[in-house]
Amino acid sequence: MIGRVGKAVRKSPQEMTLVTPKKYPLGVALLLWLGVLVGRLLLLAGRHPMVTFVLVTAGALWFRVHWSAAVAYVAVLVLVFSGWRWKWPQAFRTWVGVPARSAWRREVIYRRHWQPAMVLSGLSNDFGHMEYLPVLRRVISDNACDLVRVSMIYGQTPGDFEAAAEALAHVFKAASCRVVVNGPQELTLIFIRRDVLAAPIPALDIPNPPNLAALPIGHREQYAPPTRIASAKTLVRKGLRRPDVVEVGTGQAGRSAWLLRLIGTHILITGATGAGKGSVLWSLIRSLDAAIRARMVEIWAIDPKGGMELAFGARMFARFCYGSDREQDTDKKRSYELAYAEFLEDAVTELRARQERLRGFSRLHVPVPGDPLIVILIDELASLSAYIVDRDAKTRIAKALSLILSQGRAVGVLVVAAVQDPRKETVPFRDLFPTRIALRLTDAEQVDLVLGKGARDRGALCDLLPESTPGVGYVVLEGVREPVRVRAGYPTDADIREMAQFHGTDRSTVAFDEAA
Ligand SMILES: Nc1ncnc2c1ncn2[C@@H]1O[C@H](COP(=O)(O)OP(=O)(O)OP(=O)(O)O)[C@@H](O)[C@H]1O
Repeated sequence: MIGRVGKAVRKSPQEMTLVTPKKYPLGVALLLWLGVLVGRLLLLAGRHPMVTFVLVTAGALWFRVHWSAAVAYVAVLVLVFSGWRWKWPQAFRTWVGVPARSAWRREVIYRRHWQPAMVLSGLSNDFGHMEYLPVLRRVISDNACDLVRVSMIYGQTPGDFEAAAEALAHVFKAASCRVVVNGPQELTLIFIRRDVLAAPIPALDIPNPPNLAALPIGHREQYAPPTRIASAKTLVRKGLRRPDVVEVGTGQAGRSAWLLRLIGTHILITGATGAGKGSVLWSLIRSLDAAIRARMVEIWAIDPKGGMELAFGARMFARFCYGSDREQDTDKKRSYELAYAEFLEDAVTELRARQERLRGFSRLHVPVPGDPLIVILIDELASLSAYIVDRDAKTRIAKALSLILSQGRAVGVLVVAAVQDPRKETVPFRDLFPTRIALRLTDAEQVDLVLGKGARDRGALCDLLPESTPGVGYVVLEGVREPVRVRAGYPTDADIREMAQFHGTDRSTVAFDEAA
């Protein structure tokens, strides 16, 4: 389908074959202009039958009865709608607020500026003497964003819109613009006017029982049902509304729960210093609280930053090992590193034992009380790879880690690691982590290293995330082409202490300072 012709433009005097007002006498040109105006008004009236009905009725009362009848009629309507809004705000938003706002913004913001916006952003194309524009279809406006459905013209790809997204955001005065592909030749431009993840999210409720395939970590942006946009009315009518998703069109910010799969995967959390990696780690630990108590999950934690990040919740860990990567005394540093190696080799021993046990019986370990899922939690992975000084420890750690990362998923020995610098020189095992989370990063190239090729072009602007919103990042979700923006909940030190106090102390903690 070819996009609608926006306007025939003159390319050069010789090429111009299309009608221009100059060729007509003034009277005919005026008549033509009037015809177009009336046509547009009729189209507008047809698009908004309710508004047309109210205006026509008020006009009829004014001219046929008395002006006071028209004023009374409008006053009654205002009263009825105010009452509706006061008593049933959600229904009012769905049936009146959002449709009215959508219609207004479609006509006043988008239709009015559509042609110059498309032309100047390089999204129009010439064919013959005609200029073709992408077609503006439906607009749904919420208080946080506008979803603008667009049909592309022949030869266009979503990449063209992604390249123009920043320019479009400026044209339509939005904070940012995302591109979501709906299907062949059709996409949705999401113009975000208000950041729904701007405010910190307090620690989430502890799920009990937890679903290890969908652990609540925080919130994610969700501006539309995954495949197509539909108004709240349509969703209600078709019974499509999902209770866990707040769709655009309900008048509330478009966000839903950010659920993370743990079982069957390894997770890498990347982010510059202060990006909020700790909050992702602690939100994950918090979501596992009930499973740890039920002895279905064991956390083996390594904190090479002197225990600063994880020591608060040491009671929750089956094994806890900490050391300081800033240690000046080389012998002491070596002893830490050898202990990390031993720690990981113990996990390998467990992995081997499980392989023996499960061989021929099952291809996937199912955690049960007493035969738990082992989660190896590493706060700064680079301290176990790039920053190691002891050669022997380095080789042993690399061997153990690559073995766990390549064979651990099936037998329930998983790694969850945080790292500041995601480059291969720092984390040679990066590609062995199937699940990756990118928080604020220091430069644009790092985004594709973490989330995969083209992720930044598709909207994962991790390098542009402000320092003022720690815990915000992007993830790539199964079946969703565009990276999704997320924010982790923030368990405070008090939340962590409160959670940890109910756990036992029968763990093995290697406190190197004491050992030394
Ligand atoms: N999800 C969040 N919501 C709100 N504030 C947060 C969140 N996560 C972290 N913060 C704030 O940001 C600060 C830095 O966070 P955090 O220590 O987790 O960063 P980090 O990525 O682990 O940094 P580093 O690598 O230097 O340890 C925290 O002290 C906290 O005040």
